[in-house]
Amino acid sequence: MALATPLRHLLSAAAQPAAASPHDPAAGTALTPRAFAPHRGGRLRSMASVPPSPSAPAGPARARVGAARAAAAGGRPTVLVTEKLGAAGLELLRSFANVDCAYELTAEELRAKVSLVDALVVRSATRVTREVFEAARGRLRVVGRAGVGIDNVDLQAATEAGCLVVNAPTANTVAAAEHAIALLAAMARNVAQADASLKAGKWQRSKYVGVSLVGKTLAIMGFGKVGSEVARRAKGLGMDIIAHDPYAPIDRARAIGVDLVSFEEAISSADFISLHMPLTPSTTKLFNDETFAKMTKGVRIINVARGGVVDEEALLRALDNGTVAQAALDVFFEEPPPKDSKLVHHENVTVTPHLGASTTEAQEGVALEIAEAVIGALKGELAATAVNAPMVLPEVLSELAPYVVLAEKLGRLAVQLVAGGSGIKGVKVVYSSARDPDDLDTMILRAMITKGIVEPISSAFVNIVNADYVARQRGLRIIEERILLDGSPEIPINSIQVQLSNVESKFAGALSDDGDIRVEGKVKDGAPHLTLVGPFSVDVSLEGNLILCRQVDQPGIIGKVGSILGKMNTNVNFMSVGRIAPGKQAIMAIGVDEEPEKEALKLIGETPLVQEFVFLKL
Ligand SMILES: NC(=O)C1=CN([C@@H]2O[C@H](COP(=O)(O)OP(=O)(O)OC[C@H]3O[C@@H](n4cnc5c(N)ncnc54)[C@H](O)[C@@H]3O)[C@@H](O)[C@H]2O)C=CC1
Ligand SMILES: O=C(O)C(=O)COP(=O)(O)O
Repeated sequence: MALATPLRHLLSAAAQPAAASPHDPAAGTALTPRAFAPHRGGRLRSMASVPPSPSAPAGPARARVGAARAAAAGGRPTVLVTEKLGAAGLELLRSFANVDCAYELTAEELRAKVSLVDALVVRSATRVTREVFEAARGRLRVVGRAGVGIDNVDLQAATEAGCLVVNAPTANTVAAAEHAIALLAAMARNVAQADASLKAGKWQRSKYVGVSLVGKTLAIMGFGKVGSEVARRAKGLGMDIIAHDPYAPIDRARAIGVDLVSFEEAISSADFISLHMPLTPSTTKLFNDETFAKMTKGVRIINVARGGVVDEEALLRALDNGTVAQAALDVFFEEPPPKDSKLVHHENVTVTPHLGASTTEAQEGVALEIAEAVIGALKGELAATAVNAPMVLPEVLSELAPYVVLAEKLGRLAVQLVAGGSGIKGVKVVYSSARDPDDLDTMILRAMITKGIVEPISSAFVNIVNADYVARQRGLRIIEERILLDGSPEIPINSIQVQLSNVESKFAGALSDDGDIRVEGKVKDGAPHLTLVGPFSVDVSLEGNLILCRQVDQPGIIGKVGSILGKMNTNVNFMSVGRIAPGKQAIMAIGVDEEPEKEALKLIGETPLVQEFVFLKL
């Protein structure tokens, strides 16, 4: 989806908590149910954008990252493609970026190249490890996996590096399902073995008597996209289908006429077992001595998922002792498997070299799907297929866009009010809104506040992919609260307040009665405004930079400060005074386009009756 420029720009700076791979619900911690949500109505998109924050502060690491990203943003980006990709996809990539196709790179060669590129496109053979992300030195913004399985990409390292990972989850589904059916039939009828025998000059009709499929029970382990397509096809062959998938919706199974059963029931009652789950920590070697022992004697197994879900030595033992009559394997723990692999050479095993996705049609589709996703991500658009960023509906995002800017600015302001040395741990964000809390997803706002707080005080690059991770690393605890207002729910948010607790402030005027640093803002006419500092109400547009002065409310003081700035050639774009009561404490919030000369700030500080002042960069 092409976004209007301003929104794209916001997205560039956006920060959002990372989600774990949707492929491992059991892995738990960071996973959001939204990551699994099927695309309903309007397409669910994940928030993902990567270009540089316009307000990134300086620092050695940041300078390096910023320079690399800025260099990339200035000209055409560079995309490294390390495995063969369909021609149309390559062409699309070339229309947008410089494309370097370099196949069969060693790990060392990949590390050397990756710091020179903005995006990397791989299939299953390239291992995108933590070392690869480290070697990228902040330039790599997106990894595109031209296929489904992302077990070859270190998602945690990608997230930590703020690098978006996108995949192409749909274009090879049918190809993989067809390959599973091809292996199922070939195995049952000994096609590969008989073919080899005939070509070796033999005519062994009685040796290669097969088994029929009709009426047999097929257990599908992993009832996702491929699993359900296999089920549909196997039904057409007259097989009874059961499936095991702890996370699959019952309705989807019912619609295809498949019973979802427990793992034990599936493996103990099937004649054929076809594996279609992802490789994750919880599925690694799920099929092992113990589970083979529970299977019906003479079961036949097909694996078009990942070699790692099977303990290959245990499978070999099960084949040798007859528990497993036959296996058909497209995938292996190590690819390619060792030349002398006993499994590959076993007479009851049919093998193919990871060909599940390898049809002309699937490869063209996958290449186009990934090229579109990578280009979109490089442009800072939303990515529908991000695997390490959460999903946000585009319409939700466009509605919240001005609040996204406000949230980051409030975070930046609040952190700059903290006196040096005091560590921020507790952040409270209070949203006032007339909208039902269930209709207001503040995840992106929370992430932007994190970005605003973290970036000015660190060399971390924070974006939507790594904001949550960065906050956790720093022990930053962000609590969100809602104040439900009466009024029109049309406006999503009335105000956002950011409170930093247990810190000292360099500007006492920003402290609330509870001793927290407190700033609040609103969106007015689409622009972010600061509306509260500590106990003082102000109204200043949040653009450029800001000077806050605290004084005793008195005639003439505004003119004095204004004339100092005027004399020093500093353009004042906005000014607002907030006071508790006439003649009492007041603060002046002055918006200035550029950073005033040191001398001007010194003179403001020396102005009689100015009790304190602070200069803040927005
Ligand atoms: N051999 C090849 O060339 C290809 C292999 N694949 C592999 O096939 C597998 C499935 O791909 P898709 O169907 O597209 O993915 P998918 O994400 O649509 O489906 C995977 C399903 O596995 C389920 N699952 C997760 N943990 C499970 C567990 N412990 N037990 C049972 N089910 C579990 C998930 O809930 C999900 O429904 C992946 O491993 C993928 O990498 C996919 C395409 C081509
Ligand atoms: O999409 C998948 O998960 C696959 O296994 C396909 O792998 P490939 O892109 O053919 O190396």
